[in-house]
Formats: sequence, C-alpha cells, structure tokens
Amino acid sequence: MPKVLISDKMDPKAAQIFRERGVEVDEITGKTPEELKAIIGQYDGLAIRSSTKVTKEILDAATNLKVVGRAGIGVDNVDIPAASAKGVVVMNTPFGNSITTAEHAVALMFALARDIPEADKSTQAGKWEKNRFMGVELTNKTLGLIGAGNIGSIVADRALGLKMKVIAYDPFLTPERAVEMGVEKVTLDDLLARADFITLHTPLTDSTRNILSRENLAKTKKGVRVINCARGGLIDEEALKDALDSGHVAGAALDVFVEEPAKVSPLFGTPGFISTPHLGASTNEAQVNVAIQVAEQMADFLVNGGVTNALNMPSLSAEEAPKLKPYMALAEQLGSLVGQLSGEGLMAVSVEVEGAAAELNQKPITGAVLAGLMKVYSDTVNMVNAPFLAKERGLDVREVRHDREGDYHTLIRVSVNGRNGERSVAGTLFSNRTPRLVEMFGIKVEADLEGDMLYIVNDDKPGFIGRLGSTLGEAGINIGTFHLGRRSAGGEAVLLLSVDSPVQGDLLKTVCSLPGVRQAKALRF
Ligand SMILES: NC(=O)C1=CN([C@@H]2O[C@H](COP(=O)(O)OP(=O)(O)OC[C@H]3O[C@@H](n4cnc5c(N)ncnc54)[C@H](O)[C@@H]3O)[C@@H](O)[C@H]2O)C=CC1
Ligand SMILES: O=C(O)C(=O)COP(=O)(O)O
Repeated sequence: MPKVLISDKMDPKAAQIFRERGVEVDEITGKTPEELKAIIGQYDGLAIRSSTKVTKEILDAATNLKVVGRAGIGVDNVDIPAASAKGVVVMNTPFGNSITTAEHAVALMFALARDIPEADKSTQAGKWEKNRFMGVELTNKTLGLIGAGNIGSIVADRALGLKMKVIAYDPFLTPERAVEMGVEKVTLDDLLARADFITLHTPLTDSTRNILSRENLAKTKKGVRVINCARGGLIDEEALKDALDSGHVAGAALDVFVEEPAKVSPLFGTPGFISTPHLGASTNEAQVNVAIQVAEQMADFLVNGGVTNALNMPSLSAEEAPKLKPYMALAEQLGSLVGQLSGEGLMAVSVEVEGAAAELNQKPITGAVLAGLMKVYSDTVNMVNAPFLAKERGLDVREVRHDREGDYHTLIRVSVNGRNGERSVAGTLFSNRTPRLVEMFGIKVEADLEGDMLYIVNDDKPGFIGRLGSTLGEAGINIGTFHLGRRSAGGEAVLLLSVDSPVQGDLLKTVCSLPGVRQAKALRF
C-alpha cells in the first residue's frame, strides 16, 4: 500500500480520498526541515501547500518518494530540477483556487480604493473620522494586469464588470486572446505609465523577479495603487516602502512576501499599506477543490500510474495508463537491451512506433525506452528523470510515428547511434500483453527478455550449439530458453539464451573463446 504524508494544512477531503483510493496517509503539519528530513524516507508521496519547502536536502532524504503534489498553483517552494533528477514527479492543481485568488485581488483593490482597513480601525476605536477618509471610484479607472493567465484573466473579467479599463502586460498573451478577454495588450512601460491600479499575477521566475523594481516603480503614475496576490519577490519591498512614504504610490496591498511567514517587513506600519498573510487561496471552496484534486491525482499516480498536471513529465490519463503499461514494459526492455549492448558513448536514440502503438501517447513510451537505456549508467533512473539525464548527456532523442502496419499488429523499434555504429532492435506485444523481442540488428529473433540472459554473435556453423550447451552444462548453468536468428544460412547468427544463473567471469571468457564466437555478453532484465 503506498503511503503519503500531508505536511501542510489541507482540507480533510484529501486524507479521505487517499484512504478511499487505497493509499495510507499521515497528516503531520508544521514540521521543521530537520524533522521532515527524519521522517520523509517512509513516504511514496508528499502532499503540500506553500509552507513546506521541498529542497534538494529533503529530496535526498526522501528515498522512497515518487510524487510531490501541490494543493495549489505555485511550485516555487519545490526544487523541481532536483526532483526531476531524483525521478520524483511534481504535480500541482492549476485551477482549483484561481477564482478565489482573483477575488482576493479584487477585494484588496476595493480595500485600497476606500482605505477600508484603516477606516475600520479608526471607527472601532470610537473616532468616527468621517472627514479623514476620502476614497477613489474604480469606475473608468485603468487596471494594469501584469500576467494575464488563469488568475489574471478572471481579475480582468471582474474588473470589466466594474467598468474599469483593463490593460495587460504578458509576453505570452496573444492578440486574439487579449481581444477575447476584452483587454488591451501593452508593453510593461506603457502599463506602468497608464495604470491607476496595478495587480500582479505571474509566477516567480527569473523573468518576473523584481518586476516592480525601484526603477519600474518610479515609472508608475503618481497616485498608483499596487496589489500583489501572486508571489513575494515580484516587488522590491524597500522601494515600495519609499514610494509609499513619498506619496508617489498612494496604496499597496500585499498578500505575499519575500520572506514567509512575514514576521517583520519594512512595509509594516507604513501609511497606505495593507496586508494579508498569504490568504489568496483561503476559501472553503478553493481548499476543498485543491484538496480533492491533489489527492485524486496523487492516488491515480501511485495506484494506476496516471499522470495529471505534472510539471516535469508528460500527462498520462488514468484510462491510458493501463493500456500503455505493457508497451512501457516492452519499451523499457528494448531500451535496456540496446543500452547493455552499446555501453557508453551513445549519441542518438530514435524511438519508432507503428501499428497499434502508433495510436498511443508516445511520450511515456519514449520515457520508458530512455529509462531502460540509462539504467546502464544509473540504478536510480526512472521515466521521470531519464529524459533529463539523456539531455544532460547530450543524447539526441527522436520520436517517429508510422501510420503503416507492418508484419506485426504493433511494433516499437529502438535505434541507437554511438561509438559502435548504429544498432536497432524491435519488439511487439504477444496477445496484446506480453513483450517480445522480434528483431535484433536486422536479424529476426523471437525472445522474451527476462532475468539473466546470454547474448552471442557467432558464425552459423554446425556443432556450435552443442559445444556451447556442453560448456554451460559443465559449469552447472541451466538453459531456460534458447532463441536463434541468422542473417543467412552459414552467415552471422545471433543467439539469445535465458539462463538460470548469470554467465560471468572465466565462464564468459570461455564462451567468448569458443570457435566461431564473435561476441558474447551477459545481459540482465
Ligand atoms: N496568493 C495566493 O494564495 C495565490 C497565489 N497564486 C499565484 O498566482 C500566480 C499566477 O497564477 P496563475 O494565473 O494560475 O498562473 P498562470 O500560469 O495561468 O498565469 C501566469 C501568467 O504569467 C505570465 N508571465 C510569465 N512570465 C511573465 C513575465 N515575465 N511578464 C509578464 N507576464 C508573465 C504567463 O504568460 C501567464 O499568462 C502564481 O504565481 C501563483 O503561484 C496562485 C494561487 C493562490
Ligand atoms: O496556490 C498557490 O500558488 C498559493 O499561493 C496558495 O498557497 P497556499 O496553498 O494557501 O499556501
């Protein structure tokens, strides 16, 4: 039974779904990194929100971890390259809390426009300062969206309903989508110069970090109000404080901070400043949505191999996963076969699918080929990290899909190019289930690739098989199955034997020195 740790506060629906789906679950929140490191080794899955920091250190201690599920959107608290390198899938729930977060941004915009928090404080202090507070209307004001993705577009929709003019800076926003959203696509400088309110809705990346820098804040319209419900780090907090103090920025509302939890901040106490403690996603509706979604996705992955909303692996639906399973087993065996036979120095690999295999999602098949291939170099390789390892090694990976059906109803062919030239192997599924090798280096063979095997290339001459049988027999090696293929009678032949124990050391040398043997190699599947 797979086991998951929920390490941040999550709606109880998450634990309920894990249990219903046959996943054991522990809910242990508020642990320090050291405490988390000490227990993470027992878990196959880790379900988090934004508090748990999934660092390389945590991942190194997570010896059984297969999946990190983020009940929410932002994954900047997860070291994704480190997770990928360790073969851990990282998934999020990209839509479950978008409406709630957009509504929080709109709420903060209203709060800024009418100085509601300060007015509330003063009223409850019995001051009745009716003449102190003078707000601004939102109608006809210009809202500048930085980031027009899921949340940004919901904010735009609500703002248009409030009769605001919406302008958006997002390098990935197409003109067609801007028209559909009813916003004007502008440059960042244009947005800074024109917006009465600026709201941020981008992830925190190298291109967005400090996007409202001191320099950019200076380019804003005097009296601008700024809202950040996306990520701390998008705004220079010191520069924002100075701009509030000077009156250039009339108000700022931050839900997110560079350092969280934000126990101290240069902005705290600054007139015109409003804050909430990362509450963007905190509604019952959003929390139920993301809890259900993350638990379903993680359980699907741990129980059936389905992959949804992964950030470091192609998707694979729970319906597709069982269909692809035997293909992935075949693909991994073929990859492993060429990997073991080719050794180091591979430069390119091509994965071709034809017949029924060509109708499937090819990415997981290629991932499985690469996992099999790279096992030669690393025993911690899997489908998640294999593509990254391949890239790291500069391996050129090609995928080819043939619509034709050849001799087999379904076929996967793996060809590699390396120091030893090009080699190609192909396999099919027997009875739609059992992987079977059908071709090796252009020679037809039929073999199941399993357990210990012995691969021999030899001259097709009478008497060889008898000599080989006696050599192995004398060494106490039992032959399970025996597969022979040859290019032409009397030419080059290929032998694949399954053996009950590995052929190694001196025995392998003896086999190599048998007359007619061109190459002999022990293989393991
Ligand atoms: N405060 C909170 O509790 C919550 C915060 N968030 C945060 O909100 C942010 C946005 O979420 P979504 O809209 O769902 O993401 P999304 O991926 O749908 O949209 C992000 C948009 O930012 C744009 N973008 C990327 N680089 C940019 C750049 N350099 N300049 C301008 N635009 C750029 C992208 O093209 C994309 O359209 C994320 O950082 C997420 O973590 C999300 C949920 C809750
Ligand atoms: O989904 C996101 O990106 C959020 O920032 C929400 O964070 P939280 O789950 O409330 O800690």
